[in-house]
Amino acid sequence: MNHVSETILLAIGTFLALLGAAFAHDSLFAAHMWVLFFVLLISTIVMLRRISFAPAGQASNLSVKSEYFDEVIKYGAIATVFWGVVGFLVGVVVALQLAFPDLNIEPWFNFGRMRPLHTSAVIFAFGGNALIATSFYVVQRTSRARLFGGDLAWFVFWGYQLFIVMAATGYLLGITQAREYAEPEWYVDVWLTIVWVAYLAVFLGTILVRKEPHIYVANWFYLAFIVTIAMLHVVNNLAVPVSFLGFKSYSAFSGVQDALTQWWYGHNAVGFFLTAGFLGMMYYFIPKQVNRPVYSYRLSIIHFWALIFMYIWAGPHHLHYTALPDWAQTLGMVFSVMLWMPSWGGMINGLMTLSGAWDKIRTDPIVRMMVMAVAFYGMATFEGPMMSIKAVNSLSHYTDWTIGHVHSGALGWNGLITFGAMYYLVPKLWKRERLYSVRMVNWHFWLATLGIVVYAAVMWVAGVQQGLMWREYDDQGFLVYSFAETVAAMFPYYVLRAVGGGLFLAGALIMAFNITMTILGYQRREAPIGGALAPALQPAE
Ligand code: HEM
Ligand code: HEM
Ligand SMILES: [Cu+2]
Repeated sequence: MNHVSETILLAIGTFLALLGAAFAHDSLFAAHMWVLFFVLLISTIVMLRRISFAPAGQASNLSVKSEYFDEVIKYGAIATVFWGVVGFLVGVVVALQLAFPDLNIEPWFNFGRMRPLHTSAVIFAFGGNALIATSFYVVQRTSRARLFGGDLAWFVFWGYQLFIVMAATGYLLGITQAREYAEPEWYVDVWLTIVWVAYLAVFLGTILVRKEPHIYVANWFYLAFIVTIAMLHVVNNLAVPVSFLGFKSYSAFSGVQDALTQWWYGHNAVGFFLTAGFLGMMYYFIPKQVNRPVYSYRLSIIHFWALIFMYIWAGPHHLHYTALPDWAQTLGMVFSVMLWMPSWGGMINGLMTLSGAWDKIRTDPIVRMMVMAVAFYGMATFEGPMMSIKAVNSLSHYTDWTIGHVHSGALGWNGLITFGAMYYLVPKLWKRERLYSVRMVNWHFWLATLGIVVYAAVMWVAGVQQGLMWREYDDQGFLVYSFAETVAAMFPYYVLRAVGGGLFLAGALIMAFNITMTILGYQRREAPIGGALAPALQPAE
C-alpha cells in the first residue's frame, strides 16, 4: 500500500471543509470549518510528501516483518504524555482563574470555555490516548496476534487526534452543546462515532484472530470500555441539527429525561472510561512490572461482571433532590453503595498481586506509583458510595467536596496508573535497556503524590465549609451567609489547590523530559534506588 487512496480521501475532506466554510449557516460553523480545513490541508501535504519522497517499494511505513504492530503505539505514548501536560496545565490555569477572576481572558479564554477544555483534555486526550495505546499493546501480547485491520489502527489514532483538535478548538470558539463531558456538537460527535467503530473493529478483530485460546481478563475490561462508551456516546448525543451547515443542534430529550440521560452517560463515562478501561491497564501492567501473576484470577472475573452490572444503574446519584422521581434516586443510591464491593474487589486484586514482592515498593518507583494508583482507586471508590447516600449528598452536592472526589480519582488513580504504564512501555517500545532516569521517576512520584494530597485535602475542607455555610440559619430562620460570602471564603483554598496542581504538573514535566531522553536513547548515570542498605547501617565486617 502506498497511501495514495488515503491521500485522495484527505484531499476530498479538505475540499469539503472549504465548502463547509464557504456555505456555512452561521459564523461559528464557518470558523470551525476553517480550522478543519487547515488541519486537513497540512495533513494532505504531509501525506503527499511521504508519497513523493519515499524510496520505491518502501512507501508503506508498516514494519510488516515484525510480529506486532507497535509503531502506532509509540505515537500513542507520545500523544499521552503531550496531552497530559497540556491538560494539567489548563487545569492549573482554571484553578488560578477561580482564585483570581482577573485571569479570565474574554472571550476565548474565559473560565466557561477553559473548563471543558481541561476536562476533555485530561479525560479524552490524555486518558483516551493512554487507553487506546495500552489496549493496542496489551491485546497483541495477550492474544499473540498482530493488530487486526492493518492501517486501520492509524486511522483510529489520527482520527482520534482530529476529534480532540475539533473538540478543543470548538470550545474556545464558543461551540458547545452544554452536556458535561460531551460538549462537542453533533458533527464532531458523528466523527467520533466513526473513529470509535474503527477502534472496536481493530480491538475485537485482534481478539478474534488470536492464537492464544484464552482471553486474558485485561481484554475483557478494555472491551467493556469500548462497547459501553459507544452505546453511551450515541444515546447521549442523539440530537437534531438546526442545519447541516450550522453548529447548533437540539437534544432529542428534554426535561428530567434529558437530565437522567446526561447522568446515565456522565456516571458511566466515569465507570467505563475512567474505571473499566484503566482496570484493564492495571491487570496487565501491574503483574508485568512486579513479575507476579494476578493475585486471584477468579476474583478478577467476579468483580468484572459485578462492576459492569452495577455501574450502569448508579447514575441517578448525580440527581439527588431534583425533579427525578424519588424511587429512581433511591435506586441510584442503593446500586452505588453496592458498587463499593466490586470496586474494592478490584483494588484488593491489584494490591495483592504484590504478594511476595512487597519489597519492590521500596526499590522500584514505578511499582510504587502503580500501588499508589490502586490505593487512590480504593479511596475514591469508598468516598463515592458514601457521597451517594442522600443524607451525605445533601451536604456534599454542589460543593468543592465533589471536585476533591473527582481529582482523587482522576489524579490519583487515572494519572498514576497511566504514568506507571508509560514508564513500563516506553523502554519496551523503543527497545531501550532502561529508562533515562529511574531517580526522576521517584521525583515524579513524590511531586504527584504530594500534589494530589494537597488538592484533595484542601477541597474536602473547602467543600465541607461551603456546605455548612450554605445551610447555616440564625435563630429567626434567616440564612446567615449570603452566597457571595461563601464564594469569598473559598479564596485561600483555591490558591492552595492551584499549588497542589502545580506540583502535579511539575511531576508530569519531569516525566515528559525523562521519556523524551529515553526515546532519544540517553541513559543518565545514577545509583540505583534503595537496592542495598546504606553503608553506615551495614553490619561491620
Ligand atoms: C494539574 C492537575 C489538575 C488541576 C490543577 C485541575 C484543576 C481543575 C479545576 C480548577 C476544575 C474546575 C473545578 C470547578 O469548577 O470548581 C477541574 C475540573 C475537573 N477536572 Fe481537573 N485538574 C487537574 C487534573 C485533572 C485530571 C488528570 C483529570 C482527569 C483524568 C481531571 C478531571 C477533571 C474533571 C472530570 C473535572 C470536572 C469536575 C466536576 O464537574 O465535578 N482533572 N479541574
Ligand atoms: C464506587 C465508585 C464511585 C461512586 C459510587 C461514585 C459516586 C459519586 C457521587 C455520589 C458523586 C457526586 C454527585 C453529585 O453530588 O453531584 C460523584 C461525582 C463524580 N465522580 Fe465519583 N464515584 C465513584 C468513583 C469514582 C472514580 C473512581 C472517579 C474517577 C476516576 C470518579 C469521578 C467522578 C466525577 C468526575 C464526578 C463529578 C461529576 C460531575 O458532577 O461533573 N468517581 N461520584
Ligand atoms: Cu456517578
